[in-house]
Amino acid sequence: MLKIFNSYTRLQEQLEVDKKKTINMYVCGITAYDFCHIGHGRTFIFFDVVVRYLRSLGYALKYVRNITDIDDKIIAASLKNNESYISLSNRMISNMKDDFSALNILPPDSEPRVTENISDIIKFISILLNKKHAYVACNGDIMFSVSSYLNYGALSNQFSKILNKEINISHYSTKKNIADFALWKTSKSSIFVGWNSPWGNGRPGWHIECSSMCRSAFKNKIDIHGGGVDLLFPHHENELAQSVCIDSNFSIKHWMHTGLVIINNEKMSKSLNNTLLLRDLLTQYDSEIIRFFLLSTHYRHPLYFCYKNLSNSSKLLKKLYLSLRGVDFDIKGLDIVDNFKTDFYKAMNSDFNTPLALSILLRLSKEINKFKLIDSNKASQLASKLRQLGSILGILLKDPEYFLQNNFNCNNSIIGKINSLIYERDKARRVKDWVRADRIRKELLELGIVLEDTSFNTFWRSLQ
Ligand SMILES: Nc1ncnc2c1ncn2[C@@H]1O[C@H](COP(=O)(O)OP(=O)(O)OP(=O)(O)O)[C@@H](O)[C@H]1O
Ligand SMILES: [Zn+2]
Repeated sequence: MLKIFNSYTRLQEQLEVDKKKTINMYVCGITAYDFCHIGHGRTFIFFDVVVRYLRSLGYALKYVRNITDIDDKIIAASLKNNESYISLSNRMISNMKDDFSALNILPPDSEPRVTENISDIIKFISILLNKKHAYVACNGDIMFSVSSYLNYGALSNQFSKILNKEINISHYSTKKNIADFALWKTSKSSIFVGWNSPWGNGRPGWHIECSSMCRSAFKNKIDIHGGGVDLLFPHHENELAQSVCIDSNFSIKHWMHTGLVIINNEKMSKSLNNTLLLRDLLTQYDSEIIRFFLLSTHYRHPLYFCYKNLSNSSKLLKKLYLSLRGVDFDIKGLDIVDNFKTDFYKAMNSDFNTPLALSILLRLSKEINKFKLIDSNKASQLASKLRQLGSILGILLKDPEYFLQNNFNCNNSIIGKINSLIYERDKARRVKDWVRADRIRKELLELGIVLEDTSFNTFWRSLQ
């Protein structure tokens, strides 16, 4: 039985599902004003694994991941670029899609954008005003009143911290309580023209967007709501407050939050300008190496970015691919009895313990190597299993030969040289010229290339 840590109750709880096994999952997506970084990679690769795993268990999962395509930061960046906010956000959304597809992140079933949901958002704000959960501030903005919702602070566990804070004088013009937040921001200058609303021209606040898009997608049945832990407060706290105040039957079964990617002791983030971009990393490392690295820390822990761990992931993934090399994936057999699959599922059922799941794959690869020497059929069957389990994590999807050769950093002319030396060595071996064959092997070794002879072919791989 799958157990998931619920950030609301702070307990590991069994995933509750209906008879039809449907699961609705909403994850907060990017604010599109810059390129995606490794922090995004971590959060969205993790939720991609949640999607793959739940589907592998037979659940009918619907995945919605929104996009914030209008926001203060988008406006500021577009003004700086001398570009319209629409053009900037479209460009960044398209870049995100390229990066995510290069990382083999499955596209969500739906990807709503704020600008396509303005009328729903206006309806929601009107309901909150009618129910007296919101008020018009002196500057014309519509504010949510946190003191109108008794359970405010329960998700992020900050009741007293927030509500007892003295209100700062600078906030008197807009807020009754320090924690009150904007639902609708009226246009204060002519630079940006927003949307018409009963409260004048303006645009929505960040938190109301997700209440609205989540509800449009799933009404009242949200099984999993996710995002990075930086969103727990205030974004998710505020989103929950709004949604419950709009409809008292609203609830979210499981809140899931990923730990942050940290660099130089700070959250990696666009606004802190300390990002390592996914697209840059993808020029240096295979997408599966990046996935392996990001999944080798449990999703709730912080992940300290470090090249040493990335290259260690590269070595471990190569080990997995080496065990897949030279086996026959067409050999079908009964699902052989072994503990690997059971152990893998046990690890994943324990709040998605991907580091443990990866270690089980490494154990399985050792077993394959052992059987390659004594029972090639069994080795092939185990290799198919390794591939199948790997695919749940979105790895081991490539042809082993392609992976191992492409992760040797060299250009086409060197690969041409390697192949022609192997050809020459084969010729020498056929005429039993062992001295020449050995000399060529040594020459290749000096180039950092290791040869592996099997009964039907010679394979090569990099020494690193
Ligand atoms: N360093 C990080 N580690 C893990 N997840 C992250 C990290 N940064 C952002 N995320 C997650 O990615 C999603 C989109 O985040 P967003 O576009 O706001 O990025 P950001 O870099 O935090 O931007 P900003 O600095 O403008 O807040 C959210 O679910 C967020 O929690
Ligand atoms: Zn959100």
